Amino acid sequence: MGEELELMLAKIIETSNNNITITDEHGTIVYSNPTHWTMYGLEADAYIGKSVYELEESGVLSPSINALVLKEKKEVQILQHTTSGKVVMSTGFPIFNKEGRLVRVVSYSQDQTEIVKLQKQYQQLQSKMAGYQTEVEELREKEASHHPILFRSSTMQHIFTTIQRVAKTDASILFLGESGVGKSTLARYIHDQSERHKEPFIEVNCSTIPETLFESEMFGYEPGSFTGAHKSGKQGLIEQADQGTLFLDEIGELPLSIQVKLLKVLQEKKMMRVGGKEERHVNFRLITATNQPLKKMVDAGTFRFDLYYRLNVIPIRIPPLVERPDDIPILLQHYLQLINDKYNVEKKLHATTYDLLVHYEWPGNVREMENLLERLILTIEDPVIRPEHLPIELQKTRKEAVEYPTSFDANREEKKTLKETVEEVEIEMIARAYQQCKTTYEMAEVLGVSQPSVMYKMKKYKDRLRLNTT
Ligand SMILES: Nc1ncnc2c1ncn2[C@@H]1O[C@H](COP(=O)(O)OP(=O)(O)OP(=O)(O)O)[C@@H](O)[C@H]1O
Repeated sequence: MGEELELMLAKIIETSNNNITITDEHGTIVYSNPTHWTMYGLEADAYIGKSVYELEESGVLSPSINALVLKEKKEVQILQHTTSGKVVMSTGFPIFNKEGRLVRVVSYSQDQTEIVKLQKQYQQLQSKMAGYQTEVEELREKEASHHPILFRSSTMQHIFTTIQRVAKTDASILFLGESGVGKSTLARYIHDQSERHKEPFIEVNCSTIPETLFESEMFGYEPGSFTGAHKSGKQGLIEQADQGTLFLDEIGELPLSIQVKLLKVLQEKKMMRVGGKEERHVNFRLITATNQPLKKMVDAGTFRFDLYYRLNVIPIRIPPLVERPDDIPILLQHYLQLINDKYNVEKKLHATTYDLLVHYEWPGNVREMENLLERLILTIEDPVIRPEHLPIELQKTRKEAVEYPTSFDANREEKKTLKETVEEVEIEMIARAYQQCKTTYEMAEVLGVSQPSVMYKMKKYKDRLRLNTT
């Protein structure tokens, strides 16, 4: 039986996927399967009869798991980094005889290099996933807001990141920027993302309130406080915004007399209605916006400097569209679709019209774009909006648009043949038409060519057309 057992053990050790080493109480190897010693960077050899202490001393094993078990007299597990760059997990345990004397140490080692590598890759994937997760959440938040906030430019991405960071705080925000750039939309977005989103969002356009009515509108009034006042009195806009957000648009139009009162409310978080005797506590987050140079108004004495510094905690300038042309295509597509849906029509932009719109400076920014598209969709009978349908100021950009399409680099052009240039223009126009059309027939209409011609060109350029088919 003893011999049989030994043969069995020898077979098990030999065929095992692990490197198994058995030593006696002196550290001399009595059994081993040297095939696996390659993981230590050693040629397969007979190690039986060698001392683990000697192997340790010569640097073959550093440290030797069996030597460690002999020292500790208990199970030991270690991770070894071998000279050949492998990572080996070794486990060793002692075997005691009936008298409790340690007689053998058995150890088995497994090459973990691949597992460690996979683990690292897994961790990298996980951190990538976390990044994507954040991106998805950002997109969801963007969509969940009242109006989607669309952009492609890095400038707006930067602003959007800042807005998301400050939305959850109570800090006052001052939006600066031309009319129609999206200040009100972003103010509303901040409210929707804040802890106050279930409370009111009160938007006040300071330029539309006559100076004489400002105080009663903002602070409300008690019954019978002035002629023409409502009998039961009235809650002012500040009180309405209690617990929520007060958004004062066109803050530069706030009369000086109201500026003083607003500053007091901001400092004391208390206010009094017109004709009232008791102060009321108010708690609101303030967001303001202006297209006026507020700092210059402070210097000129038409805006209080102390109020300016209160409002200017986080100033955010929204650049006009002319400074972020990368945002124009996505906004055009969005509003074209939105207005088409609103009027249940399917108007398309002729490729040149699209070019002209992309090159236009949009002095009235996104609002102007929205209004123009709505007007065009409602007033043009043709299914395709052609360049001649555009207002004259837009047609002025026509020459440049045709001569210098967006993707062209004037310097590069010189080195190109006419054929190459024509092909580039064709590719660009086909790609744009593809984006806004559902069928090749519609594309033909937009491009002003026949449908077979569209099919032919799409086939011809199929490798160079980067069509977004998702
Ligand atoms: N990034 C954007 N994505 C989608 N729509 C936008 C974007 N920016 C602005 N808009 C739209 O443009 C229109 C004008 O925006 P908004 O009223 O927010 O501009 P504003 O800067 O507050 O203008 P004003 O100073 O005249 O009040 C709105 O219909 C708004 O939804």
